[in-house]
Amino acid sequence: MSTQPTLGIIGVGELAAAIVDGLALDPEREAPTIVLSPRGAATARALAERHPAVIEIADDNAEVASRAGTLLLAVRPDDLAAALRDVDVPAGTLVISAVAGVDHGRLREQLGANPTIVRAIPMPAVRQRAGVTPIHPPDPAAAALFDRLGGTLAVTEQPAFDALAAITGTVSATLAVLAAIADWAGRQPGLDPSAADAFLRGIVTGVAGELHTDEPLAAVAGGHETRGGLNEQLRTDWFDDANRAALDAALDRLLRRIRG
Ligand SMILES: NC(=O)C1=CN([C@@H]2O[C@H](COP(=O)(O)OP(=O)(O)OC[C@H]3O[C@@H](n4cnc5c(N)ncnc54)[C@H](OP(=O)(O)O)[C@@H]3O)[C@@H](O)[C@H]2O)C=CC1
Ligand SMILES: O=C(O)[C@@H]1CCC=N1
Repeated sequence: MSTQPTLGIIGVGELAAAIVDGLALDPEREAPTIVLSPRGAATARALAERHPAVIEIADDNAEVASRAGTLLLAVRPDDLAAALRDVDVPAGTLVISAVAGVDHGRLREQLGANPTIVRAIPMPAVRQRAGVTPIHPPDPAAAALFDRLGGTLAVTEQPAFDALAAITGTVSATLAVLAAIADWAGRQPGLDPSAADAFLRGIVTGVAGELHTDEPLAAVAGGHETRGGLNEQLRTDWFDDANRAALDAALDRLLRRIRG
């Protein structure tokens, strides 16, 4: 059995599963004991079957909190109050909240004066221990957990943390642009849609490898443009000032939602 603090998880869904897999499949470090809420029953059962040496499923959320040295909250925002009803978090517990858009004030109302509270934005790449996780405020124990899962970005100021949260809301729109390009190509005469789709995926996968550089993203983009060529034409024709302003405005609205 591990000597590390027990990790308790309330909210055993997509994100929690990625974190548990990332910790339990780490070939270099022993995983902590992980106590799961019984809710999200199918996911909890699947995790317990995959990682029987480290997972235990509690009878209720109160048991999770009472046994956890570190308590991860990963429910959807609207479920937080119900999830913490009848839950007493002991002094000395580190609570890490991945609940989007719920700030420290609201968390403190739910959790009382006892625990240390750190907000975090883990993304699914933690499953491969390849996701850098923003945390706020900086905390060494929370950083130690996320360092195992790909790294930590410790953020002192809440506005900066909120802006990072807004970035996490851009993933499906970014992928939807690719889907729209593939969809357009699939409607061109004589072109097999699946061949067009595979061709596009290959291009994007190749470009993704180039992101491991200190070069500004605008320079990486520029590196793919021949002066007067096709890429420059589409960027200036479609991603013009109006489109860019619409994106900025949508990001501003996302930030306002995050800030409540
Ligand atoms: N998925 C992601 O990539 C990211 C998610 N987040 C945030 O993490 C949180 C979880 O997201 P995600 O994993 O996608 O959501 P899911 O819907 O996959 O998981 C939420 C889980 O919470 C459980 N739950 C609901 N009510 C309770 C309760 N009263 N007690 C205990 N558990 C309960 C649900 O169980 P049941 O099925 O039984 O209702 C479900 O298993 C959200 O706040 C989200 O914004 C943040 C960053 C990234
Ligand atoms: O889309 C969402 O709301 C969640 C939060 C960040 C990533 N997924």
